[in-house]
Amino acid sequence: MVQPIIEFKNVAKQYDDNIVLKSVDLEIEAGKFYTLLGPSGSGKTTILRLIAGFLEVTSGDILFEGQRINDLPPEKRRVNTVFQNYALFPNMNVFDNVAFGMSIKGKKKSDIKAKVAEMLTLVKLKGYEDREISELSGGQQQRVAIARALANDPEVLLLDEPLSALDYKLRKDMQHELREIQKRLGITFIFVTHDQEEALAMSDWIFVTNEGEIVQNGTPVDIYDAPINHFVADFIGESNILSGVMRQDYLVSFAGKEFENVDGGMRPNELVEVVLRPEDLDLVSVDDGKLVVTIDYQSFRGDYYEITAHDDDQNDWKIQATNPSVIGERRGLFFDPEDIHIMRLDESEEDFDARMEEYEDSEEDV
Ligand SMILES: Nc1ncnc2c1ncn2[C@@H]1O[C@H](COP(=O)(O)OP(=O)(O)OP(=O)(O)O)[C@@H](O)[C@H]1O
Repeated sequence: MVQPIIEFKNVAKQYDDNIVLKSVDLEIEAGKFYTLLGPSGSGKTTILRLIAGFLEVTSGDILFEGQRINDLPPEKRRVNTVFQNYALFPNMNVFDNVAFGMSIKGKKKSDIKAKVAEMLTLVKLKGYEDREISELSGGQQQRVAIARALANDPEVLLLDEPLSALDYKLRKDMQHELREIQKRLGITFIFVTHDQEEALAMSDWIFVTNEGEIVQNGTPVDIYDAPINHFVADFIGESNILSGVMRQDYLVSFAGKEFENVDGGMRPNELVEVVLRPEDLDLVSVDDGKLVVTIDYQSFRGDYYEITAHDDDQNDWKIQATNPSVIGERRGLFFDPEDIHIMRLDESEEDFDARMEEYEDSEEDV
């Protein structure tokens, strides 16, 4: 196993009695693009600031290449941060902003000049050396902030919601460019966002945070296709989440019917939640459907119609369809067994046993 560049071992952070991180374990491998993804207040920035050394842990250890760095000051850590508000020096021009870290370290003028030129080329701002910060657009300021952070040759670049101030188009372009820069330099990026689309598009690996914990981590495809619980299924992408019961392995009941599925390993009679993504659903004739739904609403989304419908069990469904529908019409709903994703509920053994006993009694009564 490769030695992680950064490790958290049971890291907790608390302000008075406010616990903002609960015993977080994580491993970051060198040379990859990681994203911390979660809602506001879930602890993403706290994790980043702990890595940077701007905050101290309440308990647990942070390791860098296997060495404990809990007490190492920020300037001695081989990491740099790009902040959400860029934090550029407004009274200095572009060159001096990018050169700042190297100047205070007393590097040779010729080396500084060469490095600034290299970094400005990397972020596509060659020729902007003499510009004042106030003369730059938001997107250009963002590039200067990235160049400044990279000029110090960090092994890990921390990016705290760096694209949140940019408009949609620019944001998309910058997502692509950041990914390219990371690949070209081959260093580790840890990117914070609450935008799931951005996380899916950019990352090699995602840590999903909620209420001070990492609730799931994996590749974007893992997390999208196999969310671990209701929170992740709901937060990442659009989902239909229904209550279900396992009848046996590979047979699940929801919306008043039984369906074959491919997620094994569940106990018979285990209560579960079932996830079906809108793009995995098709509207067909009533006879060909696995369920029958009534169309309630539709909105045109450019490349598809988002359709809302309900089944005869009164479950609401979101469906992505290529063709428009007629409101009030009854249609068949079709999906493949492999697109049904089953999630365990956190039911304790005791609760499960009690429910099973009740169930068996009721079976005997029949
Ligand atoms: N100095 C502080 N004192 C007390 N509580 C704090 C302090 N800093 C942060 N918190 C709390 O810690 C929790 C986690 O904050 P954090 O900034 O890590 O969340 P986040 O996921 O990055 O959210 P956002 O996307 O809004 O930046 C929040 O509830 C916040 O109020």
